[in-house]
Amino acid sequence: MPDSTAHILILDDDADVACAAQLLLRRRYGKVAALNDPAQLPRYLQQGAPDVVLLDLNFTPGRIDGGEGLALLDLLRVQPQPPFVIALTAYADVPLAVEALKRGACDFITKPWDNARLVAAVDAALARRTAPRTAAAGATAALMGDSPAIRAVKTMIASVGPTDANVMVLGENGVGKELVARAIHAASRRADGTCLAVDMGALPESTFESELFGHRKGSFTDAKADRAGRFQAASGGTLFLDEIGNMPLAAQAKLLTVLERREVTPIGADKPEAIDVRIVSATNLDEIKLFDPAVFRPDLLFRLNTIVIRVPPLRERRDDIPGLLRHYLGWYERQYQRPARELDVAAQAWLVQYAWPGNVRALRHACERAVILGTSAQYVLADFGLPGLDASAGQANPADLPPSAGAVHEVDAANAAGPVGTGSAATAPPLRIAGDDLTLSALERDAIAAALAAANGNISQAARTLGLSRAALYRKLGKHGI
Ligand SMILES: Nc1ncnc2c1ncn2[C@@H]1O[C@H](COP(=O)(O)OP(=O)(O)OP(=O)(O)O)[C@@H](O)[C@H]1O
Repeated sequence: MPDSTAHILILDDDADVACAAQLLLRRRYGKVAALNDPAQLPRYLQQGAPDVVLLDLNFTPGRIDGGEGLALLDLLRVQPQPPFVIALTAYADVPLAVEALKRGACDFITKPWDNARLVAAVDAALARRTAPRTAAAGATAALMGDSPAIRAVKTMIASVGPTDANVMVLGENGVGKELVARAIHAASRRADGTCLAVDMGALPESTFESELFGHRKGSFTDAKADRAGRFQAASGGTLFLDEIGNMPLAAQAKLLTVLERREVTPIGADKPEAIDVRIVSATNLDEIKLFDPAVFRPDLLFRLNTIVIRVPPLRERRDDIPGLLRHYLGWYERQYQRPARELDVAAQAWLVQYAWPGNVRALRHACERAVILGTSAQYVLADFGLPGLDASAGQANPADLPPSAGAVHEVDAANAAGPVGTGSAATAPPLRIAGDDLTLSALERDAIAAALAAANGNISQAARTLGLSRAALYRKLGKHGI
């Protein structure tokens, strides 16, 4: 709907793209501005608060990991009046768009866009202006599942949410720890404030204090202006300290001091500032490691784990799998405007029995792949591209599926067939497993698998070994179906 009061900002380094969007949107909305240089954004935000930002995720030519765009998204989300952000991505970069949604974007559009779709997305974002502010974090999916295990988690959230107690969320990668943290925030008295996530494993030691506690202008060479740290940005809300198990001991000591005193001193400041945040932390470390003083300081653990919530792996709550499959297949059908399709019954039986080493995140990626690549009238097993699901085991029943899909093999989707019962397995050739595949993609996949194995499945550590951000590694895991 045309809206003369709406303020839209387009952030794209490609002046032609920005100009095209500007021309289109100017016909409908009151103020439509465009910036080609992200460095101009902070100044722009000081002068006014856009309602909707169209954000290109890749600025510098040649940089395709989306790191810059995601950093800008974080900046936009901590504004006093955060805009609704629509991420702009290249068609092939859907995992990046998904990451943007996870980090708070309300929608994404792939380039080149369809004008009607772009306008519809902006209209939908503007319609949400009237919704309560907490909906701005909109992409936070509800914690789905009705298994006894997940019901127990939801009961815990409902009872600890309203207290201000620090909560530690434990569980393997991809089980939904961040969703739990956000649900705790949503159930708390701080729900109108920000829920700010910080990946503690990814903060370099050199910038740890400045990132968390802030700095004063001139306190070091790059400190061109005062900067609030994450503790201040989350004031009145919840600070979600993710991957705390990966923090170096020196950083743990600094964090402990802050939590004990409930105040932070920005670098270069002469006096401390009181903090008002609730801390929810998470780690995928198993509890034996977490209780090892050589890995984690017991006094810090004691501060953080007033309440512990354990989120079980998906293989221990298989009852949730059919609902999650339906949810994410439907979600991606809507995202990609694909027709709704049923899931083949036999394929579902396999998927329920699968070990899901990457938990719900892997299930979500598999559904996205199925929606994009599936061509049959129904979704069949091969559409999900799951490593370890070897259809040559055509005689096998679902219980024979491997307990873990740790071995990484490339499967030839063209040759892939569903399990017995799909009607095609009996005649289709088995999946091809590439043993001597020397394509770049295969080498990348092998390097990732090796780094993960060396890091015992620890994503942050593997990302560091590979020289990638965690987000970039997750995208590659999705791409390779690991
Ligand atoms: N119960 C659930 N219902 C719906 N979606 C879920 C559920 N659990 C997880 N997901 C989805 O799976 C993905 C991973 O979830 P999340 O990031 O919360 O996991 P995590 O345990 O924090 O992972 P990591 O340890 O790797 O950071 C997200 O896309 C999330 O929306």
